[in-house]
Amino acid sequence: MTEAVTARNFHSVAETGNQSGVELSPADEIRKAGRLLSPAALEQTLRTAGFDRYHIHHPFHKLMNAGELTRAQMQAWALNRYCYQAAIPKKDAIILSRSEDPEFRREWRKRIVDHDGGGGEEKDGGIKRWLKLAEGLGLDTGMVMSRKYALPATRFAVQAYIDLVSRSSLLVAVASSLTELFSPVAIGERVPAMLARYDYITEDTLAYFKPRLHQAPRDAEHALDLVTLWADTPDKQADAVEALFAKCDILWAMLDALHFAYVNPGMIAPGAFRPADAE
Ligand SMILES: O=C(O)c1cc(C(=O)O)c2c(n1)C(=O)C(=O)c1cc(C(=O)O)[nH]c1-2
Repeated sequence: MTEAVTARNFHSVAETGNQSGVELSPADEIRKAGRLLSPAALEQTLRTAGFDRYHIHHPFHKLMNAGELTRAQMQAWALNRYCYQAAIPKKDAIILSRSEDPEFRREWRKRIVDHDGGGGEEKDGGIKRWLKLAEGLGLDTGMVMSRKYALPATRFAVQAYIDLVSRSSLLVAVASSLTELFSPVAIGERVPAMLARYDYITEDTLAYFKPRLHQAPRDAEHALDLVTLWADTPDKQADAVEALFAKCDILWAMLDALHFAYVNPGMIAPGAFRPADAE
């Protein structure tokens, strides 16, 4: 049993004598130590080190929550994020297809229903509700659904998520969904901030987020139980932490792309959404 590895306690260059000039990540620390963390310590590492890298800290989200984005910038966010939303049930179907366990599949398929709709409470599903959000921001839904006007980096990041769950172990595929541990925090900040700071945004426009507040904790708890059970060697534990980091990178890269294109320096890739297109 070892204590959780956090961004605050992993060894610095000076302490380790590492000549490369970079700190070891918590995943490298686990691999290097070669000692199995307890399930509780692994969970703590995932929660702490994952949250440190979560997109909640990205300047684009900070601007959004501060009420400092223009309507056009909000539109760009919704349009690009649609690509991620639309890919989620596809990546979950890939994960389903990789499991031999009916019990796992029964639990995991709820995620597909949440996004595609069709299940009792969630008749419409998250994708439709995301389109409602885009429409509420003044976008044409056909344009959003075409995905043609998303930034190149958005498409690459979304494809990276699909590739990750297709090519990795099932453990890594499941661990990559663990950013959902933190999404209720992001949503809990975002929704009241948007309602308070953007007068054209209504509760109806933000209907997407409400069911996520109970769906995400249900999904994250299931995934966390599996990851802590399946990661029964130090290498597998490190793989799980790296999977979560890779997913944080995907979310971060999408916001980097938005920031570069629509905030600073404002270089919009050829063919991508231009605010004037929406006027
Ligand atoms: O609003 C957010 O910040 C946010 C973040 C994430 C996430 O952390 O991946 C998801 C969602 N929302 C979300 O709505 C969602 O359905 C979702 C599914 C997944 C996933 O990886 O399976 N992440 C997220």
